[in-house]
Amino acid sequence: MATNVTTTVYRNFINGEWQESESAEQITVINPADTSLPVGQIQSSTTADLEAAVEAADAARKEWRSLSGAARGEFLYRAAAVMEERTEEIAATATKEMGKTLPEARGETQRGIAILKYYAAEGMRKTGDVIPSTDPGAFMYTSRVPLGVVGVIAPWNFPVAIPIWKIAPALVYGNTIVCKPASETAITAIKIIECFEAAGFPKGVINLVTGAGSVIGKGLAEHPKVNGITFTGSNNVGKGIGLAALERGAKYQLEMGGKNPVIIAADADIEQAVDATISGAFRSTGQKCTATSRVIVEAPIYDAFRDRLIEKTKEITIGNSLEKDVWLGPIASKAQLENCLHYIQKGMEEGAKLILGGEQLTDGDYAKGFYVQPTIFEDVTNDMVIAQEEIFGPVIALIKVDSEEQAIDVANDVKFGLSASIFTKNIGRFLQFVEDMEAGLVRVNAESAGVELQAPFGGMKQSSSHSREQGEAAKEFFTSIKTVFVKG
Ligand SMILES: NC(=O)c1ccc[n+]([C@@H]2O[C@H](COP(=O)([O-])OP(=O)(O)OC[C@H]3O[C@@H](n4cnc5c(N)ncnc54)[C@H](O)[C@@H]3O)[C@@H](O)[C@H]2O)c1
Ligand SMILES: O=CCCC(=O)C(=O)O
Repeated sequence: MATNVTTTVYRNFINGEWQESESAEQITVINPADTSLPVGQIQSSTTADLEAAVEAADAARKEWRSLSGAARGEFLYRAAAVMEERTEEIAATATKEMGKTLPEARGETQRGIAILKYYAAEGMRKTGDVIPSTDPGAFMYTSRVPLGVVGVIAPWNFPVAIPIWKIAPALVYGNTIVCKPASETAITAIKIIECFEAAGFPKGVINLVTGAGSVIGKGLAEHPKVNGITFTGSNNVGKGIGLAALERGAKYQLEMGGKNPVIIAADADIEQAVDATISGAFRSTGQKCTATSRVIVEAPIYDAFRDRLIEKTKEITIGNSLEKDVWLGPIASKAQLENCLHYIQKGMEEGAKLILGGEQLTDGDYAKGFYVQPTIFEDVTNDMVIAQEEIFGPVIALIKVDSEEQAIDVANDVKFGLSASIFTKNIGRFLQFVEDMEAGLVRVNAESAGVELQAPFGGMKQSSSHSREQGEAAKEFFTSIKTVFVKG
């Protein structure tokens, strides 16, 4: 670990003020590209800090919900304007904290700004319908009301887009929030909250508390004054949050893991399919929930596709994500690196054939961080662990199939259902794929990753608690519908 390196100490944001934890303890946020250069220190908060944040959010509820949606939206427009001025700083912070390349981080920051503007405009949309009563003397309509205090628990892999795609709709629909970011990317979250602070949100409407998920995240899930929990992260953690919320009748939203397939049909455009597979599997070092991890290839095209995939994967440049020509950055943490290496070892043990990569990089500057080669296995059967479990790293499992029917059966034969794609020129084939594929996001002649902010996003099966985020769909989680009947 670094010694004699002075780093900034960042604080919690509670009731409109930046505050140190009552624990007086901090967590060091490391840079996975170079662990000798820590990014900063964040608060190792306690349940007392969380209690103060929830009380502040609860106290701010009445005033915030009394504003019109349009008025609340104006605060989001102002936050977007501040974020625009700080794009480069926020993007560089995200890259330093979790290792995605600077262009990816910049694009994600711009996406976060666009999400803020989208939900600012949502404040002007209708919030109900007039429904004719069977009683001619009565007036019946629906209205939407905020949940109250919403707990936001976010992962580290999209440190800008995911917190914002939760916080923005929560706020515009009239909720107050307590955000618990992943510790790995908490400084990026803090800089985003600074933009909200600069926008002039009333004190208590937005609160941020950093610290251990098992303390702060768990505390949010269990807190009696937290009316809704929106969580994105792993299945193991998500299930615990869902059970805790269910136990006390709180509303919860869980978006979790994936094991996303791409089907390469015999008539696919090989160059297009190879480029999209590399992007879908290895961009962000394979750390997207929508990342491609299973590549299901029909026999007639298999050898040509595999050989081209290997050839183009070898061209990938690996290094420090802040450097201009780097395509693949480090894995986000030591734990994630060890997890990835474990699955590579498992793949070899269970009989898959390693045809590219598979090694941690430790020479020269690589020794300063958590670097692994992009890795490709073939001779994978779908019952193997590397075909069933989420690895969340740059690892592809190639699966050869003999028919269209076998391809979709293999694609669906996992507990997850987040995203999936197919490469074919046959209209009937892709329409059948869209119909049969058990995934919340299905894409044709495009990589499995690629979420657009204006469309609903979420998983099927064990990838989700089956609500949807983003677009107009977010309204369903962050509000409750009231049906109103009025008699003269
Ligand atoms: N479906 C999606 O939209 C989506 C998007 C991004 C990431 N993910 C998934 O997230 C995972 C990677 O993210 P991660 O490593 O941050 O996940 P994680 O589950 O380890 O952590 C997610 C968040 O939960 C907190 N947490 C940890 N333990 C907790 C507990 N006991 N109670 C409450 N909160 C707790 C963490 O501090 C973090 O803020 C992958 O499985 C990925 O597929 C899913
Ligand atoms: O990590 C999950 C989010 C995926 C995403 O935003 C994308 O694929 O663009």
